Amino acid sequence: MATDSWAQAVDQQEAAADSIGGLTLKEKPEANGTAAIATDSSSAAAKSEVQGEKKPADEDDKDDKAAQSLLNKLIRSNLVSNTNQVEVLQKDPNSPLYSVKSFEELRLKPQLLNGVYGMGFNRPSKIQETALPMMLAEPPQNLIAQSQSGTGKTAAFVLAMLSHVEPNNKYPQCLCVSPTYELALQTGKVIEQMGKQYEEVKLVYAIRGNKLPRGTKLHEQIVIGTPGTMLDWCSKFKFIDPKKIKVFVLDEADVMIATQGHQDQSIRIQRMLPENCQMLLFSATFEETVWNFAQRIVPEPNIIKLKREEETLDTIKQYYVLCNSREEKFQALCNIYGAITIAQAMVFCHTRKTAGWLAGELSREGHQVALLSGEMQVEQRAAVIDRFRNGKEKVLVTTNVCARGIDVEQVSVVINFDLPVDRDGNPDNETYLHRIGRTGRFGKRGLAINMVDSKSSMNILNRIQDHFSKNIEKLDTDDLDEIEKIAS
Ligand SMILES: Nc1ncnc2c1ncn2[C@@H]1O[C@H](COP(=O)(O)OP(=O)(O)OP(=O)(O)O)[C@@H](O)[C@H]1O
Repeated sequence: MATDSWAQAVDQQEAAADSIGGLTLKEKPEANGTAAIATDSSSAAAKSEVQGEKKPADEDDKDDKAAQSLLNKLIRSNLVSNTNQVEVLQKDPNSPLYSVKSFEELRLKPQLLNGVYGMGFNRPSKIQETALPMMLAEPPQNLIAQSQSGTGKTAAFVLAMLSHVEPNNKYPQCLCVSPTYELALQTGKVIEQMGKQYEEVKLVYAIRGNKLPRGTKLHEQIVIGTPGTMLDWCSKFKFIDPKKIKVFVLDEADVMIATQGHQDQSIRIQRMLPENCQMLLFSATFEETVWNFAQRIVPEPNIIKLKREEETLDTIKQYYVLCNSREEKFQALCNIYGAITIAQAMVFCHTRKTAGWLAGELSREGHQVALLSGEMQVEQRAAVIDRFRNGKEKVLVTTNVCARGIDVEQVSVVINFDLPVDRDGNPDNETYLHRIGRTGRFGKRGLAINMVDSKSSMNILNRIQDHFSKNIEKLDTDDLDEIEKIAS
């Protein structure tokens, strides 16, 4: 089973939260604390290396300004004003946003129909139109569903949970498990927004740091959380009676059953649930062995699966920048910083150490950046992701802990400062797809820029390109005519 360094980072982050003092939350944690930027002396050494690589200032200025202005055009042309584009895509039968039905035809409860319209949704996306009838059928049916990143999977399973809850029963009836703390918070927010008109239905967060007194009996009907805490609430603390659970959702299901830690916890939760509990597994990617495993653990599932060539979104243009070292990658990132902050950007590093170094170097160059990685305390992480979501920070330097699910509408550029590889150094195609899927959300145009700094990373990129049969063009920030061509 594929387990990657991202998964280890997530498992460690699950463990890291024990150090959280007194975070007693019943509702969504409020954002507090400040964004952490690595300013330790160790990166001073890195700085001297960077200076050694620098070109003469006047040459830099010329390239920087020209590169930035052309890249500005490239990104602006990608930031098409979105409403009409979504409408166009929702009428295109080949688009993952296309649907023949309206929300009215999906037989949602009036409170939920109002919730959906309250969120500004006009029509269901393809995954919503296809999955909801299966999930709302009587008797409820199990589902393993794949749909491209940003196509509305979260809304699909949230509507299923809200539809199956019996509001008069004041105890947990739906469990939704997410692989990371940030994603659990984000999905909880979608449940709160979509269920706003459904006041009698309440939500509670089973996340590290939300320490409830022993003997607590939960009255909330929906529990959203991470697998370790959710398992504790079902078994060790018995805050939840698993026998009363009607719906069990695994979001980012492939990583939930492919990552040793998460797999053990998810399966142990599943084994405590009643036979007739509805199981819903969602992800943008399902590596073959994981797909087969999922079909073994979910009784008689309905299946919604993409062909390999459908997995990548045409709305996300993918490029690579050829560098010779980490310092040159840093310099290239500085050169295009102005352009990528027209909206917002996420920069992915392979390790927390590189992320800390890069965030420190960028901030030392006077660039405003936020840093989020697994070893930070959950309060800081909640504050960083909130500030980024509210546009207070334009660039988020992070690791794979933010590779999946994070939904920030204004992210127009994803930069792979390091390409995603598994622990054997092979391309991590699933993480690549999730990372670039942080842009191009629900029909928006997105830009993915991969930084290559050696023959081996060029080889990794070529294998990723071959895997998805999707061309990744060279973006030469020195060849201004070339950027002009892309921008036109
Ligand atoms: N029917 C709809 N109409 C308009 N916007 C929608 C609709 N459904 C979802 N969205 C919006 O699209 C964005 C992406 O949705 P969501 O996060 O559910 O996608 P996803 O498939 O879960 O993505 P990922 O694979 O990255 O987790 C969100 O901002 C959501 O509010």
